This record gives sequence, structure tokens and C-alpha cells, in this order.
Amino acid sequence: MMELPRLYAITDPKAYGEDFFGTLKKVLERGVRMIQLREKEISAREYYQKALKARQITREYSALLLINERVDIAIAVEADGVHLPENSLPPSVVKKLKKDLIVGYSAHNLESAIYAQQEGADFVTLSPIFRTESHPEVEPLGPGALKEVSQRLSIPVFALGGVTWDRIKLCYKNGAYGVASIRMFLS
Ligand SMILES: Cc1ncc(COP(=O)(O)OP(=O)(O)O)c(N)n1
Ligand SMILES: Cc1nc(C(=O)O)sc1CCOP(=O)(O)O
Ligand SMILES: [Mg+2]
Repeated sequence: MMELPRLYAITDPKAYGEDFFGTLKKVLERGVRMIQLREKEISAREYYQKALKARQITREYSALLLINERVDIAIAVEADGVHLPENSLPPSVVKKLKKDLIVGYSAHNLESAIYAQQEGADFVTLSPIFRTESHPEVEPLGPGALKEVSQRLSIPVFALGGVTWDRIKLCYKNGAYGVASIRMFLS
């Protein structure tokens, strides 16, 4: 599999605002080349249409596009991959469906990160490393957890959750392959 970019932007319907695709273009203009389209509250039809447009835009920037959870939509729009939430389809099942799809996985502890690797995921996000607006009630794992998981995995680990530009160095010092974020790329 190709070497993955180190910066991974995750879209969010609220944070991206009314001009969703305009915001997506701004993130791409900043040089981000790996995008996760992540929707939790729209119909499959709307999700497909949004993914189709995101595919067209990301192609213009030669950026990777991964779709959150919906493998069917990822295949239908010729996305580069799918990003699996912790309790979604097993990565091995997705790989059987479409072996050339990049498979990311949302891990929240060492056990699930190891599971994802054993299941054939190409990378994991580990979250939340720092406190995040996305899940303000969740106790952050901290850089130490990132270090432990990065040492135990052979696949890339992206630090996710409350990552900011001034925390990137700390993430890399603790073994992160890259960083993932919603808000960092919007500030
Ligand atoms: C509304 C909602 N449903 C499910 C999840 C799953 O969280 P997670 O495993 O962290 O997966 P993603 O955040 O990558 O979708 C969720 N966060 N929100
Ligand atoms: C998509 C997602 N999942 C998380 C988790 O902990 O499961 S945190 C997150 C988004 C984090 O946004 P920001 O970079 O703005 O903190
Ligand atoms: Mg999550």
C-alpha cells in the first residue's frame, strides 16, 4: 500500500458550516491530502451525493478520500478507502469485499488497536489523545497511551482528539505516524 500522508482531516457537518465544500477546498488548499468524509445523521442517499462531490473535489487535489463506515458508498464513489468506527464491520470483511480499499479504524485503547491490526486494517486513529470538543465528556488517553500503542503496532497510528498545531511535535515524540483532526485544519 502507498505511503500515507501524515495529516488526516476529518470533515464535520457542523464545524464545516453552510459552505461545506468551500471549507473542504480550504482544507485542501492548506496542503492536506487525506480526507475522511464523516457523516452520522444523514440518509444513505444524501451521504452518497455528498461523497460523490467530495470525490470530485479531492481528485482535483490528488488527495485520498476515505468514507466513514459506509463501505457501499466508498465503493460506489470510487473512494480510496473506508474509515471504520470501533464497532463497525471487521476490517477483514471489508478487505474481502474490496481488497484495494484503504481501511482505517477508530481505536480507543490498545486492545482495539491490536484487534484492528490483526484484522488487516491499514492504519488506526487512537483517540481521544487530548480533550476534544467532539467528546468533551471523555477522559483523554494522553500522550503516554499513544506511545504505548505506537510501540505495540506495526501499522501507522494517527493521534486524534484535541490535536492542535502546537501539540503535533508531542504526538510525533510519542510515536504517532501522523495526526488527524476536525478543528485543527479549520483554525
Ligand atoms: C454518533 C456516533 N456514532 C458512533 C460513533 C463511533 O465512534 P468511533 O468508534 O470513534 O468512530 P468514528 O468517530 O471514527 O466515527 C461516534 N463517534 N458517533
Ligand atoms: C472523529 C473523532 N472521534 C473521536 C473519538 O475520540 O472517538 S475525536 C474525533 C474528532 C476530534 O476532533 P478535533 O480534532 O477537532 O478534536
Ligand atoms: Mg471517534
